[in-house]
Amino acid sequence: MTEPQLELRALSKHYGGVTALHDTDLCVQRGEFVTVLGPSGCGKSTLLRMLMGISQPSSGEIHLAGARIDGLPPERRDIAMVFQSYALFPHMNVRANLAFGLKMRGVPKAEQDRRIGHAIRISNLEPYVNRMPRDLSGGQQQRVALARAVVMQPALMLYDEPLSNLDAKLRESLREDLLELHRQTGATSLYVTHDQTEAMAMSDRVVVMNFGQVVEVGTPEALYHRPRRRFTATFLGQTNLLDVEASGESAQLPWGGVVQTGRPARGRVTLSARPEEIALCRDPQGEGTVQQVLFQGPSVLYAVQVGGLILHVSEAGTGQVHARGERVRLSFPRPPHVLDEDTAAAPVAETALPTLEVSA
Ligand SMILES: Nc1ncnc2c1ncn2[C@@H]1O[C@H](COP(=O)(O)OP(=O)(O)OP(=O)(O)O)[C@@H](O)[C@H]1O
Repeated sequence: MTEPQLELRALSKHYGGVTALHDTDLCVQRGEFVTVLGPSGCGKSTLLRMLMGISQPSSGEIHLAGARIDGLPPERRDIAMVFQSYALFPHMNVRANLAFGLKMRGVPKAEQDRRIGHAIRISNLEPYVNRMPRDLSGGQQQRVALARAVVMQPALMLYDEPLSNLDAKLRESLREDLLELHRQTGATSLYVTHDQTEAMAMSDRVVVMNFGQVVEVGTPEALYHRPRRRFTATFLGQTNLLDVEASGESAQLPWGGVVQTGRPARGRVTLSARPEEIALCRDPQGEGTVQQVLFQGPSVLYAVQVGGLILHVSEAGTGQVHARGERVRLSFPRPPHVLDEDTAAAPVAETALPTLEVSA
């Protein structure tokens, strides 16, 4: 394993009695795109501020490109940041915005021109080089902000929710632009967001955080299909959690019946079944009743009451098949995933979990 480009060692930040970040270890490899994902207040901004150097850690170390940097002032850290609010210099045109940091660093003029020319090309900003920020749309301003960070060729790119001020359509297209930019520059990137779709779509790895602690780290696919923690299962995408009694490779369902589990387990465990991993079949004798039908375009989401529970079941590409009030039988074509046993009782911010409103 090569030396990581960024390494956090037991990094903590306390504000009086509040622990904003607790004993955090993290390695980001050179060229990797890592997203820090968590709900409001989980410590994302605290982490970014310490990386930038505008806030000091209470304890722990930050290493970048082989050197310890937590004692250095912001201007001596080889880090560029892209902000949610773009933060362009309003009195400078696009080219001057891109040139500013390079001039401050004393980069020779010919090298400045080369880097700016390249950034403008790969960011598709040619038509706007002489425009002032106020004469650009939000999406264009954010592209300038990205290009301004890219020209610095920093050891680390930080992104603080850079797409959250844009409307949904633009967010998607800029997400692709940003990834293309990353592909072309290979910059080591730490991207902070509370948007799980963004985290899953963009990242090599996702760091899931809650209450100032790293809950779990993994590839989007691993975290989605094989989360270890209850919090990850619910924060990254939607899921149905079932507290069951397991024995070997099967478990007793709360409403009766038995289900195969993804791996052997014993005693009280929590199963996670994604809405698309449950199937419905019309059956007057079925254990479930369709309570709500939510058309979602490519799929239909059904809220099904079974016993005292509401489960969410998604069927893709079929249009609406089941009607409100219909009796259905539930099955699990793919064995539900068993969360780590120690996590059934783990402290998680239940209030912070995304819930789907269902009216009975
Ligand atoms: N200067 C401060 N003094 C006291 N507490 C603070 C201070 N700054 C942050 N906190 C607390 O630290 C915790 C983490 O805050 P932080 O701003 O890092 O969260 P966040 O994940 O960035 O949230 P958001 O997404 O809403 O910006 C919160 O409980 C917050 O109230």
